Amino acid sequence: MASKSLKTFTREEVAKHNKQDDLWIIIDANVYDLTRFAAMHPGGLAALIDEEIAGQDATDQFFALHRFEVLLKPQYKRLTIGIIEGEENALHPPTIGDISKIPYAEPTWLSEGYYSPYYTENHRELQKAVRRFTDEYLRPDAQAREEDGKRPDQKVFDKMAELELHAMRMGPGKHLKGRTLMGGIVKPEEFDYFHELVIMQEMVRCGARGYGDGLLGGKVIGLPPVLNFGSEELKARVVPDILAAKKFICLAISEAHAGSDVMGLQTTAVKSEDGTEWIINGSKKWITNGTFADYFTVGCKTEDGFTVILVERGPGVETRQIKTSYSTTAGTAFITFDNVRAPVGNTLGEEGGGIFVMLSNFNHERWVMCCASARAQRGIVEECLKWTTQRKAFGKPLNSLATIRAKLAAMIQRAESVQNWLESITYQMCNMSYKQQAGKLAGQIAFLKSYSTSCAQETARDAVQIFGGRGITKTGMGSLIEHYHRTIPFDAILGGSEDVLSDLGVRQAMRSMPKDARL
Ligand code: HEM
Repeated sequence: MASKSLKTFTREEVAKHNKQDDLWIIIDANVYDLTRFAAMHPGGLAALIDEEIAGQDATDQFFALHRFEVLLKPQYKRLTIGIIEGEENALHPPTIGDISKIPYAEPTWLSEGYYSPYYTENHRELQKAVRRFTDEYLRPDAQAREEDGKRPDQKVFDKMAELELHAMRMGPGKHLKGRTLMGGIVKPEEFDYFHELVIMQEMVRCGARGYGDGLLGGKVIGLPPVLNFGSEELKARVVPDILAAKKFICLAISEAHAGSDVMGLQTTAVKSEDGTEWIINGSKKWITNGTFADYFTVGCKTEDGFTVILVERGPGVETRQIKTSYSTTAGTAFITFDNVRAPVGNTLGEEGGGIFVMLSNFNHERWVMCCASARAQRGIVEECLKWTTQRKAFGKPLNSLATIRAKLAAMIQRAESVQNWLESITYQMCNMSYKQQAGKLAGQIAFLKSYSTSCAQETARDAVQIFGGRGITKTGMGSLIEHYHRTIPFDAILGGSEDVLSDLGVRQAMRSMPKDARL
């Protein structure tokens, strides 16, 4: 942390500066002059002029109360005046691209000395590149956008487009053909679901749930129906601009009237008299990226059932922000369609065949959410392991309490089981056609998502208990825990709520019961 050219001091010299008008302290061998800062210290003056702090080594006390990033902020970094003679920094903040050394903070395949049958050298190379990208570009933008509530910076979208991350997030397929993926690291024909898993799990590390959805979550779920069911003409017209992040798309299915109950939807589409256009009326609610979308993949009631239609923003389309418990960065919208016209050529799949279009979309959407949920809960394990090691209560580190260790054990078990099941399903996806996946994996993926998010909710609850008041405070040591606990219900609801998905899994199993089986 401190540069070699800094002045050196002995501990005895530092100890002489122990008064309010001449106040130095030592943190991790660095010497800080807090004389002018002390009166402005957010933790109060008294904490700093305490006789155990002023002029002393306050490393343990500091890290019990502040995150590392406090010391890295320019306004505080410049309080450093030197380093203790003959000593070096023993503590190191995470740097760009780092793999965490904290046990269980990384999935096994990334942990030193462990093996995996699933990941190749190519997946590893991609992982390194996406981690650097996330640390360098996404994390700073995520923090700034969570503060101001605006959507992710267009520069971030453009950079992602340059690396073809928008295209890769749609999974393997023809849409990757001819593209240079992540600067050429992966060949389009070699890109598989483990590559996609790596991208999801790295990006979610930016630790901002609303921002994560703002990073074109709407495209991840709204574009597949166009790619899989749109006409060639429609695809040629809309897909290139969407994958270049020049235009935005969202999936507009749920309504105030019906969420998980897709058959209960009330938005209607009727044909114009000359039969060339759909006329759409109704409303949609909780639509991710809806506030800034140019295209809407809309589920509509039609004469012969349910039909999915691509609607372009234009006369009669209105979107307004819904205030949810995560940030407005996600652009969550309430949308009204008032006699909105869309060409009949914008129909996705068969007229009346919308249920099939939607159901085949769900598997991928839910699997993507499982990737994110598995990785995000692991991040909470890391926070809790660090905190319980560095935080002392009743004179001992928190992790010396058996009740705390029991909570850590449960968290770790949940994170590991979710990741391992996810990898097993991903392996099946790599070896099955899209159609086979729909038949064989709908139940498994539904179960995994419901299991993963219930694990995540328990982990969020345990983490708040471990962090105490800090787990409900937006700044400081527990900021990530507070954020996670507040936003975890999104995972448990979006893409199908836990109860609905568990039931779906059992119903799929019931359908596959052999007729001749008896106890
Ligand atoms: C370079 C030295 C220090 C800097 C730049 C600094 C800065 C800060 C900042 C920015 C906060 C607000 C924390 C947040 O909400 O993120 C804070 C809080 C606090 N600081 Fe410091 N601090 C320093 C040293 C110390 C030391 C040595 C102590 C002594 C124990 C201390 C005690 C506290 C306390 C008690 C709080 C309130 C924590 C809470 O609300 O949970 N600080 N400090």
